[in-house]
Amino acid sequence: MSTKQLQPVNKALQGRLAVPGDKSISHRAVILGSLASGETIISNFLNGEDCLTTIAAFQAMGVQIEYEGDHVKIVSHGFKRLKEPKVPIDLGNSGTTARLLLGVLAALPFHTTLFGDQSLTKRPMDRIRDPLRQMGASIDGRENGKYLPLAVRGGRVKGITFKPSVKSAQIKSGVLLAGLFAEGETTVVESTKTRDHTENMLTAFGGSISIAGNVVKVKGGQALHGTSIQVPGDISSAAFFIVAGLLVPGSEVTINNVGLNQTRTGLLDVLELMKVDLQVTETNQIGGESIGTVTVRHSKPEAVVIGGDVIPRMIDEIPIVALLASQANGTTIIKDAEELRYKETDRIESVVQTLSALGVDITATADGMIIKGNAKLTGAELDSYGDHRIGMMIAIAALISDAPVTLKDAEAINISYPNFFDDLEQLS
Ligand SMILES: O=C(O)C1=C[C@@H](OP(=O)(O)O)[C@@H](O)[C@H](O)C1
Ligand SMILES: C=C(OP(=O)(O)O)C(=O)O
Repeated sequence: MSTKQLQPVNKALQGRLAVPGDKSISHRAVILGSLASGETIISNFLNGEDCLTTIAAFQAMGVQIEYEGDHVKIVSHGFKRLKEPKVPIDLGNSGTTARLLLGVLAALPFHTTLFGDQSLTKRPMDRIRDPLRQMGASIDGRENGKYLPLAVRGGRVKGITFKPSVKSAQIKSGVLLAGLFAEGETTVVESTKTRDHTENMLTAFGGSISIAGNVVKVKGGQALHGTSIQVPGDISSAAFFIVAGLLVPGSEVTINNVGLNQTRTGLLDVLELMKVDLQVTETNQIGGESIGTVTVRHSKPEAVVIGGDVIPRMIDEIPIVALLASQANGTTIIKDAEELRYKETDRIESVVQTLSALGVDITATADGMIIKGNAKLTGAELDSYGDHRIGMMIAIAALISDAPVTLKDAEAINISYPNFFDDLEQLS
């Protein structure tokens, strides 16, 4: 495990940066490209560990996938020609791979065993197990298939109408993927709209989907065709440099080519409420995804209450927003975010422990946290706990702390942002 010594910065962050491709969109491009017949080319693919896990899963089912840097070429004979994997599939640390792949496997007439790392093995799979069982798939494992490792035998599935009790794009997407190959129609009715990348991308592959507000329907028996997908920059990765630019005195940071899909931009809405110096420009649309530029200048945030429907639109950004809140005027409350407890770590506990160790007055609640602003950050010896977003939050906190910070298990950051420290260096 690698340990990094992080020094406070003594000058402003300046410059423009294009962050790597969006993780959610990269996963979906590999999945749909593998289910489609013909050739799919993905550019600006995120070659972080989670997305490589998705590639390996489909290679294990006989799909030809080659990648170099951020360029991926998939040649597939389509869904019907996927083969039973000869060995168990390792899902590593990736919740998205687990839930979406389970949807695909539900409709495939063979047996698969799935397992993951220590963190993924603790994350709940019953949320996807239940609708897929209702569609007709056989899923079993520890605690009646609530946790990995899981054994799946898919095959003839039929369409259902499903109203998820958790606000999760992974569950919506898993059910829709099974629905594409089911008998009849599958409908997902969400209480709050979650990220809609699966829906947006499906049409590019020649699939058909109907979307009316929070109700999404797909017909079964669809045939998809290979295409080209250009992945926008990941706003969840950009979030770390956006906050860094706001926190380090004198800074001005611009992120180019970043995805601005409205189901993902809760962070930008919250930053406006915090009254920081932020400029967002939408430049174009590719494959139903809007793309643009975000510029921030160092400025003092105002404390806010963050909760309700904005939470799913910024769920992965909450750790870095908590750090920003520690420097705000006043006390910030984050609520309605119990889902944080089911991520790579319990992100309510890991954020609270980490920021407390740095000197922040922060308290965990059942569904969020209460963060006192104007904190003076001290040096500390900290651990990412194997959670990439906690690792990156620590690296940004170190920029403004009084003394050096030691980060243990820094390589966890490779899950979603292998070049994170190079990009940080470029700005500083
Ligand atoms: O669908 C996706 O790509 C994702 C959905 C979110 O998870 P949930 O669906 O569990 O909320 C998010 O936290 C994860 O990083 C990626
Ligand atoms: C929660 C995350 O990912 P996943 O659920 O795919 O592991 C994340 O990237 O913050």
